[in-house]
Amino acid sequence: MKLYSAKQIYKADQISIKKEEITSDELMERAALQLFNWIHLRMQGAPVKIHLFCGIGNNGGDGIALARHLLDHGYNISVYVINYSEKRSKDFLINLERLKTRKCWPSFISSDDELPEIGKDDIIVDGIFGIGLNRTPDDWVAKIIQHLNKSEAFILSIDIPSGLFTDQGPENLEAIIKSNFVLSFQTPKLVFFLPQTGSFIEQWEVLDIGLDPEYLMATETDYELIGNNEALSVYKPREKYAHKGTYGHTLIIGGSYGKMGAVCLAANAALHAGSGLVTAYVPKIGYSILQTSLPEVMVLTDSNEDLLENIEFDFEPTVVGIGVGMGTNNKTVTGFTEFLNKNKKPLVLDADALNILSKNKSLLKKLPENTILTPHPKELERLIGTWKDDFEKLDKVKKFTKKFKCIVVIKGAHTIVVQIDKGYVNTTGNPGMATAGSGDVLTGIITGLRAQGYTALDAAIFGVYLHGKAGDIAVESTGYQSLVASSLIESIGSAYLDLFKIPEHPVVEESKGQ
Ligand SMILES: NC(=O)C1=CN([C@@H]2O[C@H](COP(=O)(O)OP(=O)(O)OC[C@H]3O[C@@H](n4cnc5c(N)ncnc54)[C@H](O)[C@@H]3O)[C@@H](O)[C@H]2O)[C@@H](O)CC1
Ligand SMILES: Nc1ncnc2c1ncn2[C@@H]1O[C@H](COP(=O)(O)OP(=O)(O)O)[C@@H](O)[C@H]1O
Ligand SMILES: [K+]
Repeated sequence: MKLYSAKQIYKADQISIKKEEITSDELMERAALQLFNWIHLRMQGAPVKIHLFCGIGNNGGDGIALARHLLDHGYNISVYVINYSEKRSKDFLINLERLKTRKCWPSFISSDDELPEIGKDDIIVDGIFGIGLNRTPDDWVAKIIQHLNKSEAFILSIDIPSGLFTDQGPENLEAIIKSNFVLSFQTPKLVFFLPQTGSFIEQWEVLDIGLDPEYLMATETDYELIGNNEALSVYKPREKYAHKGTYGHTLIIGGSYGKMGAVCLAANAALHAGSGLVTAYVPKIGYSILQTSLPEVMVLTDSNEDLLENIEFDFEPTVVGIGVGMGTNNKTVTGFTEFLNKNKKPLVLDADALNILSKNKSLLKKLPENTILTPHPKELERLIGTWKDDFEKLDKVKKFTKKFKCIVVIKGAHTIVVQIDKGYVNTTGNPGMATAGSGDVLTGIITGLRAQGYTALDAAIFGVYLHGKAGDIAVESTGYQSLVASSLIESIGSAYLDLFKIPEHPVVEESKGQ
């Protein structure tokens, strides 16, 4: 699913109005009706107090139009206009007039006015700012936003939580609505999935207001949301006459004294992802550990007992996943450098391989094209330096992938796979996965997919999706706290099967509640 920018949404808006020969007010009415139907279906006329806070632009217009429908159906509403500008939009004014003809007079709130009392069992509709926000709200508006956030009432935001920019990082975190639910028109917004801003949204759902499908289809976006449909579209089915050689030979290189578990996890995950053969290359100390715990995995050992020093092997793997549990001892740095000098195979780099690269940036030039790097936030910072906000981080990563012709998997709650100008935002996974070794499992899955002939980009995107889905399935039986990396591996099979599940309800684009 594409994630459109504000500019693209405005364009879709104009094209739809022109093509369908409708007015912008009719489009707003469509949006308001969708909002109303969503609420009415759930509330069934319940007399709960609904406070509608509206701005003076089209987001406010949506709120005012929604207020009319709620009023017509007997809901218990209060309407407030946050009067932050004299430049009221045309459709806001049209809808304000319509509301007034029903003898409903909103309270206009300006800078020094007292704020209304809100009960914690009330509902707030947030229509203060939409995608038109172009500067941080004034302090007095930020105070209103804080007042709403503190009320403990359920906050339903129209399109986007007010105060959140659509395509740039936040400036004042105190001036953003914390939404319990966002009804977002046509497309969720990228900021719903970024670590700095995602926490302002508990749940979201898309309302289809029928913007021109032709324009939406033809428009390329900088970011895409990866759900079941996208994952299924890259999935490679197995062939009847296939043999284990068809599905590649994964080599996992890593481990050091006390950190052999990381290699076990990655190698086992590569097997469960479907790699035909898996070999682990470890220090001598790891030999019995691996042979005992993973009978399906072949083991090669380094000349060094406790760490990797001379990475040498005499077979041709399809792909190499390197770095897990490897450590950054000087001898390992030398061994790793020599390995990179010789290596021609596709690579997946994680953990200490990334840490070594960060300290020896000249090695980056030695990576084969389309190497996949899987940093967690700290590893990423070591690689690209600090960032002021998530947008700067994404820009820096894009530049990095362009410069070194690689793919970066920015791990997090919503992992984003970045290649040159494009980012793929994952939708699976849960906080139970914030546990030791879950990154090692991801490395194994991605490497195992690459072995089976997935392109580097598909392996990264699909691997991240499967990993998160395995976590979502595992957590159903373990709970968040008890989810451990091994249970992710056990659920990879179910994650594959889940790709083909027919949804019980017609598919609506929405976040999953937790
Ligand atoms: N195509 C669509 O998706 C549709 C969008 N609609 C609604 O229209 C919204 C966008 O409306 P607008 O473009 O009118 O913008 P907003 O309603 O988001 O903001 C209103 C205006 O306030 C001004 N402004 C921005 N930041 C400010 C600040 N910090 N302090 C004071 N003033 C500020 C801007 O001039 C802006 O146009 C969407 O979010 C959505 O709710 C709907 O009406 C239906 C159609
Ligand atoms: N809150 C979360 N929601 C979803 N996925 C998460 C969350 N926290 C961590 N993960 C996932 O778990 C993995 C953790 O990787 P990493 O930090 O490298 O762990 P480790 O080094 O212990 O193996 C990543 O794939 C990340 O996306
Ligand atoms: K809003």
